[in-house]
Amino acid sequence: MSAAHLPLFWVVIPAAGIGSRMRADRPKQYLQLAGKTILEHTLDCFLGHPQLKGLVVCVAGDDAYWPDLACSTDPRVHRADGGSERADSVLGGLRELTRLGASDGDWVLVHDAARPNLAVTDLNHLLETLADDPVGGLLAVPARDTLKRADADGRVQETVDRSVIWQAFTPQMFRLGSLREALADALGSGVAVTDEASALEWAGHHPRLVEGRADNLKITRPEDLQWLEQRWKS
Ligand SMILES: Nc1ccn([C@@H]2O[C@H](COP(=O)(O)OP(=O)(O)OP(=O)(O)O)[C@@H](O)[C@H]2O)c(=O)n1
Ligand SMILES: C[C@](O)(CO)[C@H](O)COP(=O)(O)O
Repeated sequence: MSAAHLPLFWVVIPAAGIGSRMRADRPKQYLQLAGKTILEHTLDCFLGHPQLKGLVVCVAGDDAYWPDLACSTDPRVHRADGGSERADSVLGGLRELTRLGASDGDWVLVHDAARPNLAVTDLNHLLETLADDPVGGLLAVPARDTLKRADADGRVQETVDRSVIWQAFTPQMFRLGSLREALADALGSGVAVTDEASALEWAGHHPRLVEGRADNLKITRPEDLQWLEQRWKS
């Protein structure tokens, strides 16, 4: 099915983390998966989309790996300096989009470099669902397991009602101006922002949850990469 009916969009890829939980010899976004780096797989999903306007990759100032990737010379791909936290990196990427001439009313999708298994069907479902949404939203997965709230000692305090609990994934899709300002305001107020939606929530909005595939996982620990390697081999 053609994608021409879907909205045009920009992308920001936070890729400036060190991957400490991965315990690898390099930042996890540069680990190999099926012959390419995790970051290259992540970018491929967007670089192959006809509605992409441009893409900013936020990398650490001392990142020596990025210039070696072929995609770093793609004219649609731009580099921005990452920051100390993921949210700082994202804000730097949003400000770079504005510098590049993106309009405040343009859609921007923020997607973790560490999520290389995003399905194009999920990307298109997100774009179609939110094309006319007044706020924006995110790919997410309803909780599947029984969930417990614990105390500091790891003792169960209660079983949470999982019918209203979702896991937030990425891409997260918002208008450039509202996301950039909400993120800047939240960070300026010392609010802990672990995803883009929480900045919009802090600003009083209610982003839409768009159900996606559970295998759009974030490569966080060694077993995550092992699982995906096996999955892609089969
Ligand atoms: N200062 C930071 C921290 C993280 N990220 C990016 O945000 C995404 C999700 O973060 P996470 O999975 O936590 O990556 P790391 O911070 O690298 O992992 P860790 O917490 O294990 O160090 C990753 O693509 C990571 O590169 C970023 O751009 N800037
Ligand atoms: C943005 C995110 O992937 C949504 O689940 C998550 O918040 C990133 O958290 P991290 O600790 O920076 O990996």
